[in-house]
Amino acid sequence: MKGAVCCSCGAAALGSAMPLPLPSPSWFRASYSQLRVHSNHKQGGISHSASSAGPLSPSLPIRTAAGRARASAALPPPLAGPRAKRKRRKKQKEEAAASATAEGSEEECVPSAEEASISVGAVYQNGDPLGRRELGKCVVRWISQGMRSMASDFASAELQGEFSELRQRLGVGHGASIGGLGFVIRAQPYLYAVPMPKGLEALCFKACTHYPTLFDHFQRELRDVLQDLQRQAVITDWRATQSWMLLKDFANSAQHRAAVRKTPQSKAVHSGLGIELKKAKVMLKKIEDFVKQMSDLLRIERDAELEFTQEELNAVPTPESNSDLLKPIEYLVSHGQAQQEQCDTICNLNVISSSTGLGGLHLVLFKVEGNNRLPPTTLSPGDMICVRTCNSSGAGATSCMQGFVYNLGEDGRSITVALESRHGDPTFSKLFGKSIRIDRIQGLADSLTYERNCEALMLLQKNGLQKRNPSIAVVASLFGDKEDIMWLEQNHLIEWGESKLDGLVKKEKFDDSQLKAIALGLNKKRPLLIIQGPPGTGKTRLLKELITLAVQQGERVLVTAPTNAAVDNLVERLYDSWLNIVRVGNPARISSTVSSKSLEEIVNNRLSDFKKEFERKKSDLRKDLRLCLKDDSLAAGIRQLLKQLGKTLKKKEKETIKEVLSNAQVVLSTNTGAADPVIRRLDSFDLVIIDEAGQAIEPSCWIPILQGKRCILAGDQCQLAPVILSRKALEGGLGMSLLERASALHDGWLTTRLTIQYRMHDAIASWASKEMYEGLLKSSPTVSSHLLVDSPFVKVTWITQCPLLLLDTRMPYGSLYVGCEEHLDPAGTGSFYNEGEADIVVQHVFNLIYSGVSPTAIAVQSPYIAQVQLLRDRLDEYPEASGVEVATVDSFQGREADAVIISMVRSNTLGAVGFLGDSRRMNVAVTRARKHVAVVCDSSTICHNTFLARLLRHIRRYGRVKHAEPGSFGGSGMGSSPMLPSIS
Ligand SMILES: Nc1ncnc2c1ncn2[C@@H]1O[C@H](COP(=O)(O)OP(=O)(O)OP(=O)(O)O)[C@@H](O)[C@H]1O
Repeated sequence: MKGAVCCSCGAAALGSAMPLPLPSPSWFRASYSQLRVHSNHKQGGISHSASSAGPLSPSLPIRTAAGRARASAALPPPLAGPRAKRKRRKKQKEEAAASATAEGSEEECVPSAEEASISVGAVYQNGDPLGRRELGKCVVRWISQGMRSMASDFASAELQGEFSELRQRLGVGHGASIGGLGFVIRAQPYLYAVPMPKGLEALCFKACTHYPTLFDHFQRELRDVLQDLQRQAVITDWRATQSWMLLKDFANSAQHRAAVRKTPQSKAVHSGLGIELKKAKVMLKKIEDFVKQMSDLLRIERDAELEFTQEELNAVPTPESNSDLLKPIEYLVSHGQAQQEQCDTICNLNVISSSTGLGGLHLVLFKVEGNNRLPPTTLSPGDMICVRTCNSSGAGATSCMQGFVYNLGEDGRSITVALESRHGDPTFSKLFGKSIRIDRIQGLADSLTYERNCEALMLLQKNGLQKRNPSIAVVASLFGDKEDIMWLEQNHLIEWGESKLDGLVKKEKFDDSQLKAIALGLNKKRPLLIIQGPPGTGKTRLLKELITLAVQQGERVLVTAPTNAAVDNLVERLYDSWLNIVRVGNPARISSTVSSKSLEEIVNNRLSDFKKEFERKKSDLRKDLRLCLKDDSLAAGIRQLLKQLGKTLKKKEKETIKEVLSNAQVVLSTNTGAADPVIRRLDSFDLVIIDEAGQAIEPSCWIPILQGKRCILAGDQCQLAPVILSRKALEGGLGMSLLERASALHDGWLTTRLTIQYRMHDAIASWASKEMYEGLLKSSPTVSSHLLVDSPFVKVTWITQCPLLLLDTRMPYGSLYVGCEEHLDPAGTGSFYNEGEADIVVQHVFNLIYSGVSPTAIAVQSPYIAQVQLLRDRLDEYPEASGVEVATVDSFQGREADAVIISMVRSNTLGAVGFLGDSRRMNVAVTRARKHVAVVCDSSTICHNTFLARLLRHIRRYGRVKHAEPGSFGGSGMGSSPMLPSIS
């Protein structure tokens, strides 16, 4: 056993193969409801005398008189006699010292140079608890404190006669079956309540998901807490307490052993499909190998994310400690302190209120101290942020609580944030009465996604070939060989053929390849279909038809995609259909155009009368409460009623959510969103459809797949790939999507291809066809020669007749126009921007608008987020340009526009093009355009990449080239006096 000391039950000596993922907010929710808010937590957060430092004192929070009586009835008489007194005094001294150390340690645990240099990736995790050697003393102390607090709460629950809850607190039941996950989830709020040692946040994040480590600490702390109670004569024999016995039972349970096992154990092979046992064993082995490989890669990727997050947290500047006097609050908040502008940091916030949004989102309203306004900030809804307590100048920040911006108040003084923690949790309670800072962190490691991916893999391994798994045939198709799937067909267990479409589809609306895909997709006995389609070949349009027809044939459909933008795109397409659709997901990340289909809005509308009545009753009761404060028993009764009222609302909300989702014919969410318990709790779906599947890592696809009987994956492996941070994980295969892997299986048996594109002028499509699709992408005659000028109200100019345009920031004789150099984003995001290019883009937008092109038909894209931000700011200055969409290439995948302008940004003497050189990204960027693409770039830099050089050559050959100087078409005055370029 490594590092940590094993306690008497010996359970922690067992090992674990897999670190456990962080908990989801929803699972937190479940655990939070188990947590007890002690009376001393009401303000200013959890008391560390009860939580992190000292043992439970005799004034243990026993809330009810009955509970107190029960507890005292079990108490032995206090220790008597001089020896006993001496012993007690000695113990008290020790406790005081320990308490002081622990309290002081919050601030004082300074990592040694050696500790500070521990790399997250180097921390090897197996079934042994991680100890000082791996984590260093500060992180170990941090875990001990968190587990001490949990153990105290655990023991306290027993004393209060709430033993039935102890089982849940240990994670026995839900979640426990998948490797102690329940326990890890329940431990998180306690851990996060303790400030993480500065500079070691990534290590803390890593350690706090490792079940053997947490369990080991927990049992030692519980033993100490119980022994203290025994010393204080609150209990007679700590070993005989129900808490300790339950812990021992738990440590001996199969689920604990499974969670701390060093290598995955081969399970008994069941062949739910009736396949020969020998064959099923081979399949199971493949699944196990796959799960092992993917889990390792996910862990490597997670480590890379954590290290990146750590770097970002370290990079967020904090004011010098002696600068407090120079920077009073008013200065910090109202004068846009440089670091606030640069780093998207807002300091000096106070918690005003908290509420629970639908689906358990924990919304917290922060307001700037005093009468100040928020500083200028680029924070916007949906941005991931880190919330920390700090002093008035923003220094001394504590451990990071993850969340995202929900909205910015219209008063300019407030910001609402959705946190993974909620009121009543030790973590959350820490925020009250403190000065808070919020930092936007680009690469904040998304624990929820990691956890859900890991969980999906575990479920795949555990249930994949079990009869009760609705998707067993999908699993067999993907892990069996061709012989297996043919055997399944011969035995009429599955069918690979097409369904008859007679009378179902208007055949003139679709081409042959599309009709074939629809016919295959409607075959209820076909477990899996991959629809591969290059840009504009009608995948999304076809999916709309497929979803409608599947519902028509009585199927319930779960539709997912890797990104919120892609899901919303599908919701938009289904918006006007007769289908009963519900979009599940984080409201702050759902586009406002489709929010009326979101679960939150649907449920809120249904409950509006109920909520009005609820508010009325609540305010009446509050009034009554104020009137009878002196009458304790009456006040207690009213409080009880208030509590009951709150419970009724929660229950009603739960019931309504269930009803809405059970009645929905189509449920839509992101891949990871499909792990939300509100979806999980539903009966399995008949069909799962994953759009943009080429952009998703395979583990994330297993989240929805395991919830349906059959599955359709649609996408294009030549468009955007999953984003992977770690080179090692990428090389290991995490970047290969399921779509790509499955397309190559069984000689392409699972796949059907779409071949005709209906979006682009042929000059645009032919580049993509040649570069990406081996010349196989054909253009429909209906679009092959369409131009901007063919649209109503568009004037005849050379631009509106030009499908491809290069706006080059290099002069004809080779030098760069002034102001067209690239710049690194000073906010430390690693992104680039180019002001000269931004000017040229704005000019070109106006050229198009004054040519009669509608702003809503224009999309501006850049691969760089800093440039997108700059372009948005520039275009926001012109009301005429409102409606022009400005987006990163990644977020525009799946969309289209008549005219597309791409700002390439990079301009340097080294010829560095960064991820512009990613052919898949450039394929997406160019193929969003229907009639016109303008590429704004420094040709000299871009041409260093051969792929991009061929793109420029193609434009020169089939389009036009202009040397574009920033401001040459009228600059800021263009709104009033457009200089339309003449036809040349
Ligand atoms: N059979 C068809 N006849 C006419 N228009 C079609 C047909 N199929 C698709 N389209 C049109 O082609 C355009 C592209 O379709 P869609 O967006 O569904 O393609 P996609 O394959 O999803 O593209 P991408 O992969 O680039 O997101 C849409 O405007 C759509 O209406």
